[in-house]
Amino acid sequence: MPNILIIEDDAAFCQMLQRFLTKKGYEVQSSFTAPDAKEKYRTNTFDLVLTDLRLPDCNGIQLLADIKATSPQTAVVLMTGYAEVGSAVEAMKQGAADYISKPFTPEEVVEVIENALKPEKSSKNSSKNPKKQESQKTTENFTMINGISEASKKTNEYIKLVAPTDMSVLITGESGTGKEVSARAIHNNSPRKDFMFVAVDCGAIPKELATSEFFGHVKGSFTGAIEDKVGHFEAANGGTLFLDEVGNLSYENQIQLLRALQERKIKRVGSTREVAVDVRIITATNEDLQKAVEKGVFREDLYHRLNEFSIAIPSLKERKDDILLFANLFLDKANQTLGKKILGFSDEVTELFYSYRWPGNLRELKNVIKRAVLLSSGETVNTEVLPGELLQPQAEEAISADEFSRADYEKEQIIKALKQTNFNKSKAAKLLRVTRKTLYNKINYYKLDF
Ligand SMILES: Nc1ncnc2c1ncn2[C@@H]1O[C@H](COP(=O)(O)OP(=O)(O)OP(=O)(O)O)[C@@H](O)[C@H]1O
Repeated sequence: MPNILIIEDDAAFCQMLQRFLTKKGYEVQSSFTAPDAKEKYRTNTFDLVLTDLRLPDCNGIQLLADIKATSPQTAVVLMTGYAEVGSAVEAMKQGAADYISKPFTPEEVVEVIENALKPEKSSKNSSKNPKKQESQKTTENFTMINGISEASKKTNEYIKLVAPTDMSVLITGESGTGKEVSARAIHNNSPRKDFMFVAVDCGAIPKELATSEFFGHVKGSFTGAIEDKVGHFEAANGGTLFLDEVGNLSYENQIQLLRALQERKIKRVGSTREVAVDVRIITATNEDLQKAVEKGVFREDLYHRLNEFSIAIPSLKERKDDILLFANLFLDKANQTLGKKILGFSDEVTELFYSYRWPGNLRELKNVIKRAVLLSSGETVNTEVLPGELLQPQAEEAISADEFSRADYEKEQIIKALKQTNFNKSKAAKLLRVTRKTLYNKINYYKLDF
């Protein structure tokens, strides 16, 4: 599990946070002073440092610079008071992964930590230090919403259909489309929901450690096995094992995985005792596994074993009707996490959201909105706080018919919401998850005569 250093001079709060994060499975150390913290991060490598911005003996920004100079791969998250947003923005420019405003809920801090630990946020998963790579993903507290586009409706239908069965599911889709979220939805809607959902990033498992990661080991079975370890299969017993980036498993690991799935039994490394495991497997990939099978790098028998049912998650540009719905969800979340009260998006921003290609899909949308909320000082998100790539002219979309159907759909939804709320525009705006101002603008734009 990732290891975290908390630097916080409020000892009681620090200990509470340490206890909570330890319970969540992180390895946590804490320091109440900057000198003690420096000693710790100079002698240990931390995946993440969660530090108070205002420490009595040191300024958080200076500390951030020192941590980054000592260990550039460590993600730094700052805890701030409401009045310190300016410094937090400065800190993010200086390389902080994120910041969180106090007071915050346990779920919020876990979400910020998980986001900061994602590989694209930090370079900790670089091949320079494979031993430090972590394969087990932590449980994200997520609010899943169902998209309203036709493509999302179809996906949700598949999720609902397959969830109660015990079928292995292969989820495909571009990075950031919501494959893991969908896997969790399948688990949460299955009879296994009261057991564990264990998410494993197969891309992060060093080949030589994979057997022990999947099946566990007994103390002393190899150098470094200093205590007994429960593997992912045993941890997920009764529940669901989610294997992300399954195409990255070595051929040898594929054989071991197939055997475990066929025999429904595993042995810990160094043990002769067989343990029966009852695990449902959900896998995800953003590469073409069938091609990998054709090339001979992915076993065909395993592929069929994992692909009893497949679900293709559409990219965000294939479900433009969902953009505003998700944008508003992420806006609410960012407001909560950052202690802000941004009401919505300017019309120009909304237009850019529709025209942009979103190569990073929902994850990119979420990050763009969080950053925009952090940088916004007014009531709405304006174009100035959007990253440059959104402001670049986009290549013409091949199918402009899509735009027409979106406009038609949006108009229809507005009329429906207004009728449903007896033409009360505030209520209708709420129902549509847009601000009143946006609703008025849309009514004018579509020349709706209400
Ligand atoms: N239906 C949804 N409701 C709410 N949030 C969502 C939904 N789908 C995806 N997200 C959010 O989008 C982000 C990306 O989702 P997720 O990690 O599931 O994508 P992924 O396809 O597994 O990505 P990768 O291929 O990079 O592992 C997450 O922050 C997640 O919370």
